[in-house]
Parts: sequence; C-alpha cells; structure tokens
Amino acid sequence: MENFAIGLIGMGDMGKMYARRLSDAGWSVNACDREEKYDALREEFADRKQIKIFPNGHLVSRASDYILYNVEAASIHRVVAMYGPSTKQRAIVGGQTSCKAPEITAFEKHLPEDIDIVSCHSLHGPAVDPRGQPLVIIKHRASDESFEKVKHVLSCLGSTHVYLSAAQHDKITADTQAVTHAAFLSMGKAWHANEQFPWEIARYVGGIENVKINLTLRIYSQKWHVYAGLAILNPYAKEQIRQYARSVTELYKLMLGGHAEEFRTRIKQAGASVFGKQQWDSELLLQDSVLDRFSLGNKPSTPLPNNHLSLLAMVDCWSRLDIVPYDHMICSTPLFRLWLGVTEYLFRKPGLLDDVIKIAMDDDTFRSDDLEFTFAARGWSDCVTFGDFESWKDRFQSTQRFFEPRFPEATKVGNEMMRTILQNIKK
Ligand SMILES: NC(=O)C1=CN([C@@H]2O[C@H](COP(=O)(O)OP(=O)(O)OC[C@H]3O[C@@H](n4cnc5c(N)ncnc54)[C@H](OP(=O)(O)O)[C@@H]3O)[C@@H](O)[C@H]2O)C=CC1
Ligand SMILES: O=C(O)C(=O)Cc1ccc(O)cc1
Repeated sequence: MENFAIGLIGMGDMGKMYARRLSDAGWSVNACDREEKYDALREEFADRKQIKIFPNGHLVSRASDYILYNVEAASIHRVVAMYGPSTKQRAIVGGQTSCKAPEITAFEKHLPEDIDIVSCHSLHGPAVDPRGQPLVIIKHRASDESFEKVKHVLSCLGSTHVYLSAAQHDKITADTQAVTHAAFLSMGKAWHANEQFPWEIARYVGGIENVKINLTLRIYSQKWHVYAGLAILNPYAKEQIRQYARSVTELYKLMLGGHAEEFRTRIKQAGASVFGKQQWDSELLLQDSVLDRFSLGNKPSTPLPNNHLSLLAMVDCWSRLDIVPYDHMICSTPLFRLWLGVTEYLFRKPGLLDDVIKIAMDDDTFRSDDLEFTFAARGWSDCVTFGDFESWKDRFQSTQRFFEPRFPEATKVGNEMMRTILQNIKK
C-alpha cells in the first residue's frame, strides 16, 4: 500500500481525531472542512507534514485512495452529492455518520460505479481513547482487497473491529445509542422544567444518581446534531424511542392509579425477560463506594428515596421489544455500558427493587418530577417520530443553556467517573 492516501471530508471533532491518529501511524492524510475554514485548519495542522489541508472535498476526493466523510448525518446526502463524482477512479469511500441508512443511500446515488464502499463507525466520542472500543466496519460494495485495505488502515486506532451490514448496524445502535440517549435527554428536560440542578436536591445525590446526572450533563454538553441525527435518521430508532415513552407513560399511570399488583407484576416480568438468562458470575458492575466519589454536590445524611421511573421504564421497554441488551454489547458505547450497569444495579441488588416498587406506589412526593419526566419522554419521541430537526434542536439547546454554567466541572467529574468505572468493568 505504498503511496496510499487517506481523505477526510469534514474536520470537526471526529475528523480531527482520525487525522491525528492516522497521521501518527504514518499514513498520508488529505483533509478539508468547509472552504471558509481552510486557513484556520492549515494553521492548526501546520506542524504535521503528513496532513495536507485542501480548500474543498473535490480536491481531497481526487487525490485520495480511501475517503471518509466525517460530516453531520443530516448533511451527508448534500455533501456526497457535491464531492462524490470527483472521487478518484477505483478509490474506496466510507463515512463516519452514526446512522448508516442515509449514508449508504447517498453513496449508492452519487458515487461512480467503479468506487468501492466500505463504511465505518467508531462507537465512542472524539475525546475517548479508541483502543479497545468497538469500531464497526461495513463492507457494503467492495472487493475483498479493498476491505482488507480499510481494515489495515483503521487497525492503527487499536479498536475492536465489528463487521456488520448497514442494516444490522442501525438496528443495534438504535438501542445502544438512540434509546439510551432518549432516557438521559428526558431526565435533563425534566430537571430543567422543574428548574432543578439535581445535585442540589437530596433525592438525587449519591450512588447511581451520580451516574445519571453526570451522563445527562455529558450529553447536553455536546453538539445537538450528533444526537438528533442518530435518533431521527435511524429507521429503527422511532419505534424504540416510542416504546420507551410508552413504557414511561404506562408505568406512571399505574403509579398514579395505585395499581400496586399490576405494577409489581409488570416490573418483575420485565426484569425476568431482560436479566433472567444472565449468569451473574461477577460482582455488581457499580458499587456505591465508587459511585459516591463522583458527585457534583454533597451527599445528604438521609438521601430521599427514588422510584427510578427512568430505569424501570428502560427495562420495561427492552422487554416489550424483546431486546436483550447484552446481545448488543458488540456495538456498545461507553455510555450504554454505564446505563446497562445502572439498570443491572437496580435489578440485582437484593431488596432494592422491592423498595423501589414500594416507593413508586406509596410515596407521592415526586409525582410532579415524574410527570415532567413523562412529558419529556413523550416530547422527544414526538420529535423523532415527526423527523423534526428544528424542534429537536430547540428542545436540546434550551436545556443545554440551563446546564451550561456547570459543564466544566461536570465534564471533569464525568470523565473521571467514566474512566474509573469502565476500567473496573474491563477487569
Ligand atoms: N461526536 C461524536 O461523539 C461522534 C460523532 N460521530 C458522527 O461523525 C460525524 C461527525 O461528527 P463530529 O465530528 O462530532 O461533528 P462536527 O460538527 O464536529 O464535524 C462535522 C464537520 O463537517 C463539516 N462540514 C459540513 N459540510 C461540509 C462540507 N461541505 N465540506 C467539508 N466539511 C463540511 C462541518 O462544518 P459546519 O460545522 O460548519 O457545518 C463540521 O466542521 C457525524 O455524522 C456524527 O454523527 C460518530 C461517532 C462519534
Ligand atoms: O457514547 C455515546 O453514546 C456518545 O454519546 C458518544 C457517541 C456519539 C455518537 C456516536 O455515533 C458514537 C458515540
């Protein structure tokens, strides 16, 4: 593979991460972003001889042997339509977007027939060390030789390769990403609606509450389009997010109506279908003593009880959709692994689930919080169902502004928490 050059179109967070890692491994990289960022990018990468910045994607495409589109999912069609026809003859093309259906459609429509298509998706954010994280590689329309070349190029990331079709990828990530995010987005929206910084309230500080708070703030501190794109454009996500909202609503109604037996049976059945076949040969993934270290507030001497509606609904949703989340570990993001860890914690801890069910029925202190959470889950689901990017952006950014003053501290604590917990999981 002498003189093999890699092209990166879109030099945002992911494009830059790939450019740095591929050039560190010795590959020649041609890269561009929008034309107006040409000078700034040239300056930023001036000290890297292996990276050549171009003004636009035509110039990157004609000079490169493997071209990766790292642009917003919602723009992929427009950008591939623009630069696709300029692709060097017999080159290989792929994309990094989080949802593959629109990406593949754009490639099939706009790439000349002699171009091979091998796409990919790093299942982690740009600030996470890629080593050991899943990297999905999709051989969509390619010779074995092209496929081997892509695997060889991407092996320098040190990620674990997962080979799937585009449809398999979208089906699994609808669960590991889109629904997981819907739960955290709903928590954030509900806290915002009640004007609560959750770490300032006794109910929310300590143990698994810290995981919920830190991960929610982590999501809201990122760019809206990443989360909007992977939920709205994924053909499988609509149904899954709708079921999550339905599970939240139905459980909330059972709580309001005091239907204790129905509630208990439903939760226990859901727990059995999701966790029933698991062999618990290890310690609990998450331990209070570890989790308590990652608080944004001070732990009160007597934390108020929580009915964990968001977690009960998650397990109910998985169960209704016949999803066993452990089957999806191959496509798990760090966030998903922690979310699964939190649900596991609730369903495996002796007595805790029974306490939570009792609290859900008997304690109405937090009915208004849960009402806001229910509205929020329904609101996100409606946005996704209607494919409404503008409302999605507005909902996201208004809550982002609410939490913004706390992002620097939350990012620090959240990163530390993720590092510690994920290291423990690896052991
Ligand atoms: N962030 C994450 O955690 C992950 C993201 N992804 C996916 O990777 C892709 C990129 O994400 P990320 O890097 O975070 O997003 P960014 O917004 O940081 O990067 C996208 C870049 O593409 C640029 N762009 C838009 N149009 C063009 C064009 N015509 N020519 C060249 N560049 C263009 C954008 O410019 P402008 O901003 O001006 O539009 C922007 O700089 C997305 O599809 C995302 O879903 C995948 C894994 C993880
Ligand atoms: O871990 C997560 O789910 C994240 O939030 C980071 C992320 C966002 C988009 C992707 O396509 C992959 C990873």
